Amino acid sequence: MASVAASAKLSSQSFQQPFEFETTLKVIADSSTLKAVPSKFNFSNEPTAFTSESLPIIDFSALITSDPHQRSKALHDLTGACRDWGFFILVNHGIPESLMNATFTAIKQFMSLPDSEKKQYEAKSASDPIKCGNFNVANTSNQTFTLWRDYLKLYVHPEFHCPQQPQLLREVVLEYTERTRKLASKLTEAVCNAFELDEHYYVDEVLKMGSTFQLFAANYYPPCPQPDQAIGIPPHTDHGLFTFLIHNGVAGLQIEHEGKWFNADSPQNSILVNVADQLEIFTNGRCKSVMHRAVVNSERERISIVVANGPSGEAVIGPAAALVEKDGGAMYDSMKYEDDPDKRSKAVHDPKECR
Ligand SMILES: O=C(O)CCC(=O)C(=O)O
Ligand SMILES: [Fe+2]
Repeated sequence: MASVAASAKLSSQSFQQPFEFETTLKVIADSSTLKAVPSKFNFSNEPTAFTSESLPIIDFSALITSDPHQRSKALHDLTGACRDWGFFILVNHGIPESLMNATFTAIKQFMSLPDSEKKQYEAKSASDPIKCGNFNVANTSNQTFTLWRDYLKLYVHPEFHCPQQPQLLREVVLEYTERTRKLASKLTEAVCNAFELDEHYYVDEVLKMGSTFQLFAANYYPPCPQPDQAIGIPPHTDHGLFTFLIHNGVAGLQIEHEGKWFNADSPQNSILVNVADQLEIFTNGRCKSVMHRAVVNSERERISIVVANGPSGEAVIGPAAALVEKDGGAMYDSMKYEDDPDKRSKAVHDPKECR
């Protein structure tokens, strides 16, 4: 069993340079002669992990009900999940299963386009609003290796960007991201309520959720002939407030909990939600943005669809003033969300400094 401490750790998603787009992994992996992981993908890891009984389950309908008892229990469960696991399974969220399925269909169609078509979206810089390919990643010993993953990343709010092909893509991404944006906003309001923060002031004026920065990402992990010799995404935390993840029923997401790796399983039609860095910062450490990684398998292709919901790019994110007052100090620095993405990740103060 790999201990978390022994794995190569990359704090936050700052591992996206340099870019490359020689051949998509799909084309390499589809080759029937592929029996071993080509050396550029070599990343020695231990993909096995514990299986938890269940991640916390949060019923979205109970968070917005008018029944005060039910609502207060749901808020209590939500903050417990954000504190103890940093991950939870969201059910009764109101997003139709047919929309989720259509989104997977559109992503499969995109991933199956010829490389010549996809090459127009080859990433040239981190701020390109549409980009696809696969990454070279620096690990802790400064070696570079390529992830066992093809990706498509789109900036979808406040401006919406999407490839023209396949035709289905634009329609489903637009609807799915609009719906998840509303959910993320409601979850942020719920967190404010739970910590007795003035919801309107913090959600509208501090986080400026009306112009939330939202990113849509699709990860395609083809079967890998040697799953312990490659990795889909190495350990990292996410930027933003809440990340939403759905997958095609194939396991692969693992999360750090109490110093060990756990498989994160989630029932069909649910959404896996995790606390991201800016929510940890905003709540002065009450909610935890935890390390997670995507491992690969030799049997089945895996697709995950991820929506990262941030505050506005214009928002200056630091611990909420009311919480700093309660806690006697700020555990984190403040910074504008759109400033250098490499520095966005949580920089934790020594707790002693603020007590
Ligand atoms: O594919 C997965 O399960 C993990 C994806 C992820 O962590 C990410 O895109 O940030
Ligand atoms: Fe992630």
